[in-house]
Amino acid sequence: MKQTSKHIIKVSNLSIGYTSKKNVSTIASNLNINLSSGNMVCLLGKNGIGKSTLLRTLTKVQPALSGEIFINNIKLEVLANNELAKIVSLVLTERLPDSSLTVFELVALGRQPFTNWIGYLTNEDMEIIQSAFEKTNTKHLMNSKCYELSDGQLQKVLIARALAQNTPIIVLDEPTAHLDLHHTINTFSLLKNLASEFNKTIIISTHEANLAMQLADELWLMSPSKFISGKTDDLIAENELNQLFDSKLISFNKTLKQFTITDSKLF
Ligand SMILES: Nc1ncnc2c1ncn2[C@@H]1O[C@H](COP(=O)(O)OP(=O)(O)OP(=O)(O)O)[C@@H](O)[C@H]1O
Repeated sequence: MKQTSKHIIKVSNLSIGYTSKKNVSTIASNLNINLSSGNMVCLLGKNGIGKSTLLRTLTKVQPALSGEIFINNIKLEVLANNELAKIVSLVLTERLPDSSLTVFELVALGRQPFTNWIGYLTNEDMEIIQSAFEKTNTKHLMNSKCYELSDGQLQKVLIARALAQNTPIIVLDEPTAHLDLHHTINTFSLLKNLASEFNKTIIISTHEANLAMQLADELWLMSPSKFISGKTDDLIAENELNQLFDSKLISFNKTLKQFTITDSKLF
């Protein structure tokens, strides 16, 4: 079913969660999103609030409990997986199972939705792969085995694979979970650049709330009481950041645009 809209992602009245034989466990409901392309979004919320569940639902890894999701104006339910793979790439943080794939082979796998059944790479595929290595500054790792990479290197290589997939939307679940401050900022800057320079729509779940404040065009905020999406500056102006954490411990400082400790006398 088609619905014409300028939004690359449109979500209406979505409920997310898990169903088993015995019961339905709703993790969050009444989720509404209108996202335009070329934006970097940070999805924020406490541990266990449902960020991964939402990202998995938006990428069709698991079904929605109810509500509607449109990607590029197409209802997610009717998008075949190989068509979805041409629109959305997903970057997860889990370490890869030990395999003897080289970095080049892993990144080249990003072309799978576009190659024929024997996976023959055309000149155009090779150019896209080269460009993915260049944008992520990982060309020097091309011949390494994946199991030889550090967490930070692997993270960049996984982003390179998503770039090789050349989708307008890239979804990343906690991409900087194992990285130091330098590599965290480096990864966020790369993702921001992909959005602003190359018009990619980047959706990142993260616990780097203060970095998100500085870099995200949009925020999706998950708290037990509600889900809210919108432009970072609008949400700051509307005092929406205060609901994210326990206010006895963490407050949002509007002037600094940062989360700070509420009462330093606590320590
Ligand atoms: N396969 C599953 N079946 C049932 N419940 C699940 C399943 N996976 C996750 N959950 C539950 O869904 C809730 C949300 O989990 P989710 O992983 O989406 O949170 P999160 O916000 O990504 O957390 P974190 O920041 O700790 O990674 C949790 O209560 C979790 O226990």
